[in-house]
Amino acid sequence: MSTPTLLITGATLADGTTTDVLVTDGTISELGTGLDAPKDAERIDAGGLTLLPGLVDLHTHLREPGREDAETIATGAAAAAVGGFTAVLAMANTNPVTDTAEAAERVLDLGRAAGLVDVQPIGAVTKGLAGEELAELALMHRSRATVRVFSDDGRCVHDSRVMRRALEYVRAFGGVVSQHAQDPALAGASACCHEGELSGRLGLPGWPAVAESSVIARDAQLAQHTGSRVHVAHVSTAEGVEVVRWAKSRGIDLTAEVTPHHLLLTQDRLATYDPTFKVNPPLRPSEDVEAVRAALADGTIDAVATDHAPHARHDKEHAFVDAAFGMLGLETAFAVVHDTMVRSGAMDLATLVERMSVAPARIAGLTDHGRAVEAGAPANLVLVDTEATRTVDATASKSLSRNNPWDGMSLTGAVHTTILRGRVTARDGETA
Ligand SMILES: NC(=O)N[C@@H](CC(=O)O)C(=O)O
Ligand SMILES: [Zn+2]
Ligand SMILES: [Zn+2]
Repeated sequence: MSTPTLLITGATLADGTTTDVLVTDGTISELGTGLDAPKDAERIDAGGLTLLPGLVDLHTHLREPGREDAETIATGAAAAAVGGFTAVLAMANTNPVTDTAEAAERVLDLGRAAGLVDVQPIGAVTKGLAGEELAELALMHRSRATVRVFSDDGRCVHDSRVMRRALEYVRAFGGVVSQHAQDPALAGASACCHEGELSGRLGLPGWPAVAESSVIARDAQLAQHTGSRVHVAHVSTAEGVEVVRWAKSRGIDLTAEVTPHHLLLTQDRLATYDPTFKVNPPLRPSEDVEAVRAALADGTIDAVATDHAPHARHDKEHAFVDAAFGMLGLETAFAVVHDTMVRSGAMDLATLVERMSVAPARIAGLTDHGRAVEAGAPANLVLVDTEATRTVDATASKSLSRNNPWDGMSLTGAVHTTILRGRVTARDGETA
């Protein structure tokens, strides 16, 4: 598909400077003021808008194959484009699981067919996510999908021997294991919230913070022992942050992500037993929210990842203990992080770019994304309006699911236009 020349005029960059940007054949060809473009070029007046590298999500559940009633790759890609993303990593816990080269290539191809965002498959660590036998890690890497990130997300790789072998395997080709850090023995079968004073009051079975931090500690030591690389998915506790900080201080090759919901929502939302707020790891007390915010600001946590987890109504609309875990996140991530972290003064916009684009692209090895806005870089970009305040309307979502914890919330910072290799993929909440 040939892409027309695109001229973006009067855009402000994250550092506050203003420039025009000319995009030719999907690549940024020139920056400067008063740039010219051919008559038939597409033009975007970016006055008052900020131009950033497109967002990259390390952790998205797209549900295809297997649960196309909750999300398809096409609908999830649309939600991603509307949310300002140019690349998403699709989790492996589909049905069938992405545990072979063929399955990974299928996800890649469905993403290309949708054409709204680069969909990069994550491979399972173990066959069928069963936690026992390693999946075809090297074959998935050598496939057309070039899988570099492996995860049994939804489940913890709890067997230390399996985790050790996985780390040894992926080291050979510069891969990384993304761990859903949660000791299943401490997170009982019916546990559904944070264990503490509130879970007692609500009469809900919970699991403790140490179920997270103890696995992070073990994996940090296994990463050190194997000389390999581990990534911690959805860090949610102060204890978890403490272990990540310790591991980094020792020079261990460990990275970590936090979700928008763990940055903004607390366990107090559970007071009404609304299953929209049931998520794994669970919403935590405000002390934990403070800890993950501080860790994201100071770089202890490297990245924001949505853990966008769509669920069909018939899986979510149950008594709290029986409902599925997970909440939507792609379309609201930028606004939530901008509002919570940048508007509050905890970090600047350039740091947001680092956490939502540069670091996730680096962790996943996506060299076409997370690049500085400069000549020669692929034109994977997003224009945002940092002043716009919008009220989230769950019914307007591109996702097939409606488990949206942000519905009705007013947030400042809006995605205006998303651009994938020079082509506009979304504009003002609609795909283009
Ligand atoms: N986050 C969730 O609550 N649920 C995820 C699995 C996961 O990320 O652990 C899902 O697949 O629904
Ligand atoms: Zn998980
Ligand atoms: Zn997940």
